[in-house]
Amino acid sequence: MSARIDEQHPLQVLQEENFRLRAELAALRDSERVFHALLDNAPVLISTKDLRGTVTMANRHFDILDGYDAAHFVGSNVFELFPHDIAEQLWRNDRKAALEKRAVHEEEQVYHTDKTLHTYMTVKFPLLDAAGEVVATCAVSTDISEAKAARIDSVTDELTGLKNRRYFNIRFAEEQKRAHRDQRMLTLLLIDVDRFKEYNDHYGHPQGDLVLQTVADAMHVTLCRPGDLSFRIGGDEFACLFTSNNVDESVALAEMIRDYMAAQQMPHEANLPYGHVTLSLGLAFVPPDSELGQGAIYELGDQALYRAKHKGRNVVSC
Ligand SMILES: Nc1nc2c(ncn2[C@@H]2O[C@H](COP(=O)(O)OP(=O)(O)OP(=O)(O)O)[C@@H](O)[C@H]2O)c(=O)[nH]1
Repeated sequence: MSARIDEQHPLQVLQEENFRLRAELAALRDSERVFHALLDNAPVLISTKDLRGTVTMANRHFDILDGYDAAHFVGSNVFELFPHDIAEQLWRNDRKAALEKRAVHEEEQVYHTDKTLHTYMTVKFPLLDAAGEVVATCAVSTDISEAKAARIDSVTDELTGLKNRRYFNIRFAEEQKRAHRDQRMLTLLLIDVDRFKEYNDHYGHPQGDLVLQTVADAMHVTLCRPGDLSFRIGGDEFACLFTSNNVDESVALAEMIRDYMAAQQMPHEANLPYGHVTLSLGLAFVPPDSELGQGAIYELGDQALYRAKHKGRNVVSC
């Protein structure tokens, strides 16, 4: 084999090397064309930045962004291109990817040409040189605004803006786990409007809707700590999940909701002896190490609510 190569004329060797390099160049150009076609047609934002935040490459999809200017985008710094709060958020994620030398997945928000704010799921990852040093970052961003809105719609009650029963079922187990982890007592509070059927019959459905919205207000006003969750789980049935330090604290919160509603003095002739709209509330307490499942805990809350109704309504029961 080596004998044959030794016999080759130097010119022939050069010619073969030339052919090989030309073929490699043609292959590189082909792959470059594919690369640019991908960049130009991908319905996602793809860009690279140097370690000072200057954009070094951006694909055509960027023309969807408000204020985008193809002539000046590449070569400008992220803080020159975007409003300060947006630039800060974008640059923070680039820095994280570069410093931690790993892909970072974050939601980011930017304005489109129609001035609407869009949410993107962005993956940012470091670009390394031959020695393994980070020299730039690359960002690939997909618009998730519609999917996010649809997801929120699917778990939101249209009338009150509270989360619905579907979300209640999703969150219940998560909240129980969280309470266990934090060694806090979880409270399930069930709320029901008193004699609501009669209210609707007497005052009409639209007025009934107003009552339901007022219940949501009462829950918002009272349970406003981060982590407090409020749901409309049926027609006139509502639920709250929250952690507290003890039973008295939970009862006090439930009483505040009851009192807020009563204080609105919404006339309800059939709801005697009160004469205005009232609520019945049932509490179930879940100690951090409770073995009870969602069904059993809900049952406890429901029984407490039943007792509240039987004690004369406008009552909080445990
Ligand atoms: N206005 C309005 N009414 C609704 C809605 N969803 C359910 N309802 C009504 O809510 C009422 C629920 O009544 P019930 O569950 O029978 O109980 P109640 O009359 O509140 O009686 P107690 O709970 O025993 O005090 C029914 O008349 C439903 O038609 C809604 O979105 N809007």
